[in-house]
Amino acid sequence: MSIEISGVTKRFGDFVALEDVNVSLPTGQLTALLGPSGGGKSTLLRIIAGLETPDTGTVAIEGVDATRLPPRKRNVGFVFQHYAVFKHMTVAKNVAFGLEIRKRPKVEVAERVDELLRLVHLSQFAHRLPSQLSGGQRQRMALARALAVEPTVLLLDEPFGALDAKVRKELREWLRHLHDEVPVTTVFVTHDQEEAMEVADEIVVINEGRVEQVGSPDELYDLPANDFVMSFLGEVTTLGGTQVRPHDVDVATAPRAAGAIEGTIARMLRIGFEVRLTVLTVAGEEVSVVLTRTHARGLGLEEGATVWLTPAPGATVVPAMRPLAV
Ligand SMILES: Nc1ncnc2c1ncn2[C@@H]1O[C@H](COP(=O)(O)OP(=O)(O)OP(=O)(O)O)[C@@H](O)[C@H]1O
Repeated sequence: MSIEISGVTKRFGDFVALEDVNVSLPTGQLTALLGPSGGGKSTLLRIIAGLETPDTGTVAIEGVDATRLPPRKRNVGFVFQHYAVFKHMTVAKNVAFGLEIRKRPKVEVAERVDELLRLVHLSQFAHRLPSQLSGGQRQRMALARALAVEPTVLLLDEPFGALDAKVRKELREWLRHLHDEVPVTTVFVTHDQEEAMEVADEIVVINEGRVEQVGSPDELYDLPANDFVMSFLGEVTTLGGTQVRPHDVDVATAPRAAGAIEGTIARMLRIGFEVRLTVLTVAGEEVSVVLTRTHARGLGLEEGATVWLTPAPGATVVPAMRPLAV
């Protein structure tokens, strides 16, 4: 295990930002810390970096107790949302900075900078100033700079947070490829579940200072530990007092299945290849259902029609507002 966080608690005055956090982050893996704003993700990342000290608990990096080590002795690379660049230095100089202050030989620095700029697809911009780059290019430069000194651990705090949706999506794919090429143990803070699902090998869901669940994107989506994780990782609806994903609700036009819940289609929206229904049940629940256009057409669905709903076989069903025993 590369990073072992054991029993970490952090308070700011009376406020408990992290409470008894225990997580193991394996070497070479890309882990996302995912959760709502204020949940404690950045605090945990800053504790790993050594920028904050936990009140209790320990942090070990590659078997070494790093709890009291200053940041510069931890060999971590760090990239923030708004990355501080040296504005008067070229892209190449920015990337070279960490190596130059470590007094590495000039030839070695030049070779390493070339290699890194190639890796982040910025070779042709080596002699530009950071102000002449786009936001996405600047964050790629920031990553090259963080990687230059060959960190044991790379820590990224919402590195693409300030960029527009399209650039964010491109950078996500790019980060995944970069990680496959240079498999440095990477911890990535995000509040965007799609970003975490797309990029991470493993996701740590953090809410109100506690770890709700740790698992692969598939595990969290298919086997959420509780209703919080389920609703944070995808759309949910309530059916008969339980939570289920809208595409996991089976619709029938006759009461065939035992326990099927009767309702009326109050609204029917066609969006691309999907049809989205709002069904008002006889018990007064509003259930969202998503099905394909072909399926909806096959059933002959229309607004005002009576339907019977059941969770699809194999659907993830979680009791609303109660943790699921796993
Ligand atoms: N230095 C500090 N002093 C006081 N409170 C702090 C400090 N740093 C963080 N907090 C509080 O701790 C809580 C967790 O903050 P943190 O930045 O870790 O959350 P986060 O999950 O990263 O949220 P976001 O996605 O908004 O960055 C917040 O309520 C925040 O206000």
